[in-house]
Amino acid sequence: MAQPPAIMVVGMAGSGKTTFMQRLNAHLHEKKEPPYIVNLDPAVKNVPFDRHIDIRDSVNYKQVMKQYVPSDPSVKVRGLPVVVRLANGIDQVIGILEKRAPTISRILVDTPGQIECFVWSASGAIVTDALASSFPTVLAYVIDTPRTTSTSTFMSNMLYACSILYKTKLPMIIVFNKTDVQDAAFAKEWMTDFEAFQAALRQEEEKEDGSNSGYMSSLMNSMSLMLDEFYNHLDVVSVSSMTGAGIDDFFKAVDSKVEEYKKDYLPELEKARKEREEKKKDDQNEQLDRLMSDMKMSGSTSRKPKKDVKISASEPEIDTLSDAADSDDELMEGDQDVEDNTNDGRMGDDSLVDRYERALHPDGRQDDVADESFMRYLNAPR
Ligand SMILES: Nc1nc2c(ncn2[C@@H]2O[C@H](COP(=O)(O)OP(=O)(O)OP(=O)(O)O)[C@@H](O)[C@H]2O)c(=O)[nH]1
Repeated sequence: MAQPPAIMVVGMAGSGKTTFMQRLNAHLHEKKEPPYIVNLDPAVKNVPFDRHIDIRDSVNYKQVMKQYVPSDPSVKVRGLPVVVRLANGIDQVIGILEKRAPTISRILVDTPGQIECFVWSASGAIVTDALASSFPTVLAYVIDTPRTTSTSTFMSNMLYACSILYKTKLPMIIVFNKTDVQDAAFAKEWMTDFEAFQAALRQEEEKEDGSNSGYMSSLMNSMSLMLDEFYNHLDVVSVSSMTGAGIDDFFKAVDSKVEEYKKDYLPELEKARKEREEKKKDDQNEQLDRLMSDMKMSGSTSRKPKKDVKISASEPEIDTLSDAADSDDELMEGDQDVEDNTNDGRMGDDSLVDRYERALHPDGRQDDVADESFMRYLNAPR
């Protein structure tokens, strides 16, 4: 039976992610196609809809923050320890989702407001990879349209979306939200007509008191040229989470992105999984060979086990999301502190360490998940 699509809602703080989730939920309930809801935002105060899995049940946000946030005020990655906990518990989440899959139409995933922690940490990558390996996963990047009417805010939003697309390589839909307040026609035009964007830039330059320097507009000019290619990979919809306008269009866009996932992403994912399994088998055989030759060499002399090699009985077992991650000293890209997470023995075919390694070495990861549609584009000879 086909797996239900997972819609992962991302976007800057205040863009309306939670309200958008609430609208999607109401819409699907109305159609008698209730979704399965996962809240991965530990800091959200009120979740205005029933959720089936809620990270807040397992993570005491305030406590984690107290425990892990360094006193140095310059350290701004406050959401990071929570994302590490998510990564360590993601297999349980996937396990539950897989059990429920036959009875649900869609999975809706709300992500932490601190988007950079989620998208750019190794743990965030583990969460998205795990989800995308099990379900057709689509990213919905929510934009606060009324706050995007200036060329510079529009550009920074697009650059952010672009960087997320490059990082996750998952099919993405741009959702211009709050269109009850501000029509998104201007933004769609800027995305399809380069000259219209240039004209808006010029207009802003004339209006400005000089703060929008020539340097700034020339920078944005060049960036918009670069982004032109990126726009081709996106579906764009305008919605109002308040009124419900445009939600049908959004679900149509999801259907088309799911097809893209099946056509381009899934085969590559399966290929990568097979390669990993084969490599694992080779490694096991190699280890077995080594063990055999070791035994031959040692002959009849019995070896006493080294005292300090015993497996500590006090090592905490990972049973639930809440006691999952005590080794949270993470882990933006580049950190290597994964030794404590050697677990794994849970579901899935690789350990958390393997996954961290892949997440931390994007080049390796490209080999693994090479070629999905966006990758194909990236690697295509030009
Ligand atoms: N007018 C209007 N307001 C909206 C819409 N969607 C969201 N809002 C408002 O925007 C504000 C932020 O919405 P949230 O859903 O909390 O945004 P969020 O992205 O989840 O915020 P974080 O959890 O901080 O990242 C709230 O005041 C919402 O009522 C919309 O479609 N129209």
